Formats: sequence, C-alpha cells, structure tokens
Amino acid sequence: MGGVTHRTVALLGSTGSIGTQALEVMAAHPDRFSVAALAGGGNLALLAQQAAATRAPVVAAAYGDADALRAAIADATGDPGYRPEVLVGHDAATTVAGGGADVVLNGITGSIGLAPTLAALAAGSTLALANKESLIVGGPLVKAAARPGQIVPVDSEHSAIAQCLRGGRADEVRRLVVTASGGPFRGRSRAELADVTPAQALAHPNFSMGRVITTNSATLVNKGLEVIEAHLLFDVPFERIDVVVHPQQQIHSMVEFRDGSTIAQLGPPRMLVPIGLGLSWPERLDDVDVPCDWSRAQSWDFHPLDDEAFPAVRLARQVGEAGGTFPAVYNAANEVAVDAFHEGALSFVAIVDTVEQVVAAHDAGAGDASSVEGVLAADAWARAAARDLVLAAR
Ligand SMILES: NC(=O)C1=CN([C@@H]2O[C@H](COP(=O)(O)OP(=O)(O)OC[C@H]3O[C@@H](n4cnc5c(N)ncnc54)[C@H](OP(=O)(O)O)[C@@H]3O)[C@@H](O)[C@H]2O)C=CC1
Ligand SMILES: CC(=O)[C@@H](O)[C@H](O)COP(=O)(O)O
Ligand SMILES: [Mn+2]
Repeated sequence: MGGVTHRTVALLGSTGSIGTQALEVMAAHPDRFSVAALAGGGNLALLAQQAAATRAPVVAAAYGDADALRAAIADATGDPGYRPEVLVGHDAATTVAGGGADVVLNGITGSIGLAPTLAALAAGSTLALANKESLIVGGPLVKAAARPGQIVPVDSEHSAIAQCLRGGRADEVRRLVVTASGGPFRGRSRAELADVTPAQALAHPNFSMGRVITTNSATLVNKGLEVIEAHLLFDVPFERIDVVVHPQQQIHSMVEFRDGSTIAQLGPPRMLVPIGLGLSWPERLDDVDVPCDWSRAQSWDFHPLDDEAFPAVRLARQVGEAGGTFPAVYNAANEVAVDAFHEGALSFVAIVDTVEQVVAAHDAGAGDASSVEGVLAADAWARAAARDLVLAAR
C-alpha cells in the first residue's frame, strides 16, 4: 500500500470520457478520495446519477436548469436527506474549480477550460490536467500561476514523461520522444484523405475518447497540441521534442538522456493509470490497471511521422515557436473546424488547412498573451476567422 493521504477531488467534466474513468478510479479507492464537487456540461441525467452515487456536496452544470438538475438528483438518489449545492451556468465549473478541493481534475474539452484551470491554480489546489487546451492557450500565463509541481499531467504521453523524469535531473535530458498512434488514417496520403467521413475519423484505433480529441487524433492536431504541451510542462525546446508513430500505443512516451540511455513508460492503452497518478501524485495507487502481458508474443512498430499527409504537427511547432497568442489561435481555429467537419461543412483535410490559413492571417503584433483578456480576444478572433473560412467553403 502506498502512503497516499485522503484527498478531496473536484471533478470538472465528470460526465465525459476522462470524468467517468476518474470516478471509476476513485470508486476503487474510497479510502483515498472523496468527491468535493462534480461539474458537467449538459448531460444532466448522467450528472444526477453521479451525484447520487458519490453524494457530492456540490453539483454543477454548464447548461440546463437548476431546478431540473435538483429534480433529477432527487429522482436518482431517492434520499431526501441528500441535498447538494447546485450551480448552473457558464461559470459554474470555474466556481467549482476555485472551491479549494485538494485536487481539481480538469476534464473539460477545449479552451473553455482556461478559466477553471486558472481558478484551481489560484485556489492552491493540485491541478490534474487533462484539459491540455487550457495550458496551450494560456501558455506562460498558466505557468506563471502555478507553483512548481502544482500541475500534474493526465494526458497519457505527458504522464509517461513525468514518470520517466521522476527523480531525474532536467539537465540530464537530451530529448523527449512523444508517441502517436497515427490515428485511423495512418499510412494514407493526402489524396486518400479527401473523402473520409466523420464516422471514420471517430474510429480511434485504441482509445474511446470524446469527439474533439478523437478527431484531433485523426488529423494529428492532438499530437501538435501535445508537442506544445510537452514544451510548456517540461521546459524542453521544440527541436528536442520528437514525435514517433507507434500504432500499438503500449509505449506512452520516452525520455532520452545525455548518456544515450532512453527510459520509456509502458502499459496498455488505457487512461486509468494516468488518471490515478493525476489524483494521487507523487504516490502510486494499487492495482489501477493490469500491466502488459509479457507471456504473449507481440510486436510493436515505430514509424516516422508523415508531415505531408498530416501537417498538423509541423504547424504546431511553428505556432509553439512563435509563442504569444499563436497557440491559442491554432487551437481555437481547430475547435471551429472540427465542429464544421462534423456538421458536414468542411472536408477532413480542410480542418488543418483552415487552421493553417487562420494562423497565417494572425497578426503577431495584435495578440496580447500576457492577460486572460488578451488570450480570450485572440481565441475569439480565430474562431470568427475560421467561421468565415467555413462559410466561404460551403
Ligand atoms: N478521453 C481521453 O482519453 C483523453 C482526454 N484528454 C483531454 O481531456 C479533456 C476531456 O476529454 P474527453 O473526456 O475525451 O472529452 P468528452 O467530450 O468525453 O468530455 C468533455 C466533458 O466536458 C463537459 N463540459 C462541456 N462543456 C462544459 C462546460 N462549459 N463546463 C463544464 N463541463 C463541460 C462535458 O459535459 P456533458 O457531456 O455533460 O455535456 C463532458 O463531461 C480534453 O481536453 C482532452 O483533450 C487527454 C488525454 C486522453
Ligand atoms: C490517451 C491520450 O493521451 C490521447 O491523447 C491519445 O494520445 C490519443 O492518441 P493519438 O493522438 O496518438 O492518436
Ligand atoms: Mn495524449
């Protein structure tokens, strides 16, 4: 047994892929965790069930009606003695994030996660960060708001790198090697991507995740975001962060050291361990997942990235190097383009083409990355620019 003390957890995005798996991990370790608050989006039925199961003292939703949520919770629990505080509205997750839980797990999708990330850091909570977008768009602002060690990465690649670096020294690191599945369209040329459908893009080879990240895995935008995330979390320059395609995703990422040694972190392609570590860091919980089965013959493959068919990582490196509001623009344009692709208004390859055009149109001098308002203004500008391109493509 590890020496993890009991922690209260505020779970943002509790009804999503990360959120529901976090509740599984917590339910398996009831002596280690209790739910301080749940925050969801619009799935009030699932949120009410989660509230009833965890007896969360605070339950928040971004959309819907507070009375409807209270009624759903009453239905789900059947116990009139359980009457949680209910919050509904755009800022509800941010209020929850700032509530002072020991750990805030941010499992919201998109740059709307920025305000909750900053609220959790300001409240002094440990931030278990799945919502990579908030770090990428907030960049130096988010880093400046965090004390050393306050952000614990939940993204599997970054959890892997953090595990490889445990007890190590930053000056021993030569390179980070971020692994990528390559997505469902791995091996296709750009021409062969022309007609792919949203349903095909959502068929991730290994992980069951939310719609945006799954689409981003197919375009490789997810890997682009993860290169910027790695740069920000581990202070390694972009030219020393590599991406390698590893379709089996058993190696979650690696760190190469200056003496030529490489440490890799391995495990089945599931999120339970990164989530468990996010909640319990620096301790490990017992039996969070099953390890790799070495009694079974298996082959693991590695391929270079095809930047011609999948230019998203190359573009992410450019916006990461440019800094300022460029990463926020890249992310916001992508969020709009992904929605448009699922609405049938953009082709698959036009997602990254749109991002590239919006980035190219962004005026470096116009963006102010030193304030939340400046970042949000760049985000809003990029969304409007991307929407104009989507309309022009119809
Ligand atoms: N899923 C995974 O395995 C991984 C995910 N990540 C990252 O984790 C984050 C979450 O991903 P994932 O769980 O897949 O996404 P999902 O789409 O499955 O879940 C998103 C969650 O956010 C909630 N939500 C939406 N809007 C708001 C809002 N305004 N306030 C509060 N909650 C809101 C949704 O609620 P509702 O459904 O009720 O509307 C849902 O609970 C993303 O940043 C992703 O990149 C990183 C690595 C792996
Ligand atoms: C599980 C996780 O961390 C996802 O971000 C995953 O990495 C997606 O894999 P690819 O983006 O490599 O397809
Ligand atoms: Mn990842």
